[in-house]
Amino acid sequence: MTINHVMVIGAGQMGAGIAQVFAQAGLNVKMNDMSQDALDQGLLGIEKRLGRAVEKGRMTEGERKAITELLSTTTDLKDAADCDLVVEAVVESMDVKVSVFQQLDEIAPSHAILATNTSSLPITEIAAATQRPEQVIGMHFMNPVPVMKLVEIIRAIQTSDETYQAIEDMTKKLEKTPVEVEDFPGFVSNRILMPMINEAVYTVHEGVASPEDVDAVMKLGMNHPMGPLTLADFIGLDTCLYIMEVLHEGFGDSKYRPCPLLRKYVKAGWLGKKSGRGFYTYD
Ligand SMILES: CC(=O)CC(=O)SCCNC(=O)CCNC(=O)[C@H](O)C(C)(C)COP(=O)(O)OP(=O)(O)OC[C@H]1O[C@@H](n2cnc3c(N)ncnc32)[C@H](O)[C@@H]1OP(=O)(O)O
Ligand SMILES: NC(=O)C1=CN([C@@H]2O[C@H](COP(=O)(O)OP(=O)(O)OC[C@H]3O[C@@H](n4cnc5c(N)ncnc54)[C@H](OP(=O)(O)O)[C@@H]3O)[C@@H](O)[C@H]2O)C=CC1
Repeated sequence: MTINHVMVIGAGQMGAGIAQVFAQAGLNVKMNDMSQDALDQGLLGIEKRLGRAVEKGRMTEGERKAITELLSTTTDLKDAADCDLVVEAVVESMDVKVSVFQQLDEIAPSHAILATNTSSLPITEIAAATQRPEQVIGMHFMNPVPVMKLVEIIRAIQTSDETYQAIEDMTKKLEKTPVEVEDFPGFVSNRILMPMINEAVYTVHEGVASPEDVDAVMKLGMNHPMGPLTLADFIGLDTCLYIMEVLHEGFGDSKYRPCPLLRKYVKAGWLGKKSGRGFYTYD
């Protein structure tokens, strides 16, 4: 199947990065969000990153201009009516995602693939909310999207081979590496990563070490590029908590219980880098 027109829903840190890599691969991309402000911020971030790429000599001014021309923004979901592929990257909530997919199912052309960038929720349940479950799939990008090479591809139990193949081909076109995984809570990436982050929060909660020292141990001792608490702030503490809740509920195993300190920070609105405060403070 030919994919030329793409819509990315949600212009947060993931959505804007996803829109950027599709445009860089030569596709027409509409970025959708309920908030014009989020769209403006998302577009500004893309323009800054492309500008830096030109400064560093990784891209010509002509290429930057061509990429920018492929990108547009809209607050109207009905603009998905001419899209071949929609990638949803809204908040990590089943209710919100199901509502978006049900609307898209009415709007998008019958051949269109509906993909979700969910980091943990069951793709099978999202697919079942539509009349085209065989064309629903998980396309899980990593943060920061323009830099990270992996896309985890998750089939719902209903996903057709044709849909899987189209998304695997598209991932390669984006110059990323696809890895196919089964539809289980947190897939592979967050089933392994998030309990480590949650355990790092417990070590702070129990007074074993400060956030700085926990991060120093994992950076200097294990060669992680970021310590787990810096990474948690980078991902978003709300997203980390949602994922832990999906693991806890999905497996019914107490080893996945979210740390009370993580809950407290999210309740305080300390969501990490995006809100200016998490385990660290940001300008
Ligand atoms: C939660 C989920 O569902 C799944 C997930 O995504 S989990 C999160 C997965 N991601 C990670 O684990 C990231 C871990 N951290 C890293 O790999 C690195 O710290 C990093 C790539 C983010 C930054 O690398 P660094 O070497 O420390 O910093 P820096 O030298 O400033 O950046 C390296 C490159 O990344 C780019 N970069 C850094 N942050 C960026 C961002 N937020 N967006 C886009 N590009 C970014 C920089 O522009 C730079 O590129 P150039 O050299 O080409 O200009
Ligand atoms: N953060 C990460 O590292 C990663 C996150 N993910 C997943 O990507 C998704 C998005 O995460 P992230 O980008 O971090 O989140 P953000 O909070 O940065 O962005 C989410 C965006 O979606 C918007 N939004 C919410 N509901 C709707 C809706 N119904 N229609 C259109 N837009 C909507 C939000 O608007 P508003 O702010 O106005 O509510 C916000 O702009 C989640 O499913 C997350 O699990 C996947 C990989 C990594």
